[in-house]
Amino acid sequence: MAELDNLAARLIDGRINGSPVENVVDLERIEGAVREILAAIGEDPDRPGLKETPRRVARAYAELFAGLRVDPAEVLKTSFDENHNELVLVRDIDVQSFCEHHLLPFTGVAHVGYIPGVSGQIVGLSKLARLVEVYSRRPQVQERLTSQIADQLYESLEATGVIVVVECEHTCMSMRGIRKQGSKTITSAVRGSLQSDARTRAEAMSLLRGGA
Ligand SMILES: Nc1nc2c(ncn2[C@@H]2O[C@H](COP(=O)(O)OP(=O)(O)OP(=O)(O)O)[C@@H](O)[C@H]2O)c(=O)[nH]1
Ligand SMILES: [Zn+2]
Repeated sequence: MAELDNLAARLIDGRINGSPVENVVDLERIEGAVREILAAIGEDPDRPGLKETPRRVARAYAELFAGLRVDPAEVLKTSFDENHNELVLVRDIDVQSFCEHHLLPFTGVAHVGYIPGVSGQIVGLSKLARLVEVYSRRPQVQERLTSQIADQLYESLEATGVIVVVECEHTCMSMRGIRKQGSKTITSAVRGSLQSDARTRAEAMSLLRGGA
C-alpha cells in the first residue's frame, strides 16, 4: 500500500498511475464486512444473486475511496510559468463524494478559481478537476472538501487568491432521514486576495455564476 503514498492521481479513469486501484486496498477485509452487513440486514449472502456482491462492493469501494491513497500535492506538481496574473476559473466540475456520516453519496459541482502568485505559475486545467477528484474520493463533509481544495491550491501554487464553491445534493438527506429531495448545499472557501478584496471576490462570484 505504501507504494501509493506519493503517486499522482489518475482517479478519473479509476486508475492511479496506471494501476487499478483495487490492487492497493484490502479487498478481502471489505468483502468480509459486506457479508456481515448482508447477514445483519436479514439477507442470505450465499444466495446466487448476492454471492458475488461482497467482491463487487469491495472493488467499488477501492475505486470510490481511492483518494485516501493519493497525495494531493502531487496532482499540482506540474506547473507552467506563463506570467498570467489574473483569475483562472473552471466551472461545473463534476463532484461525486460520500458523506462520512452515513457513507451515502453526495453529488453536484465544484467551481474552482485562482489568481496566480507573483511568479505567474499556472497549472493545467485538468489538474483542478483532479484535485477535486482526490478530495472527493474519500469519506467527506462538504465543508471540508471545499476548504481542502482551496488550501491545497493556495499552498501548492503560492496563489494570490483562491475561490472554491461547491454545490451538492446529499442522498443522506433525500433517500433517508428527513427525505427532502432537491435541496442543494452550497459551501465556499476563499483565500488570499479573494478573501480580503470584496471587489475581486464579487467579480469571481459573478463569473462562476455564469456571468461574463
Ligand atoms: N455539515 C454537514 N453535515 C452533513 C454533511 N453530510 C451529511 N451531514 C449531516 O450529518 C448529520 C449527522 O447527524 P446525526 O444526528 O449524527 O445523524 P442522523 O441521526 O442520521 O441524522 P439525520 O440525517 O438528521 O437523520 C446530519 O444532519 C446530516 O445531514 C456535510 O457534508 N456537511
Ligand atoms: Zn450523511
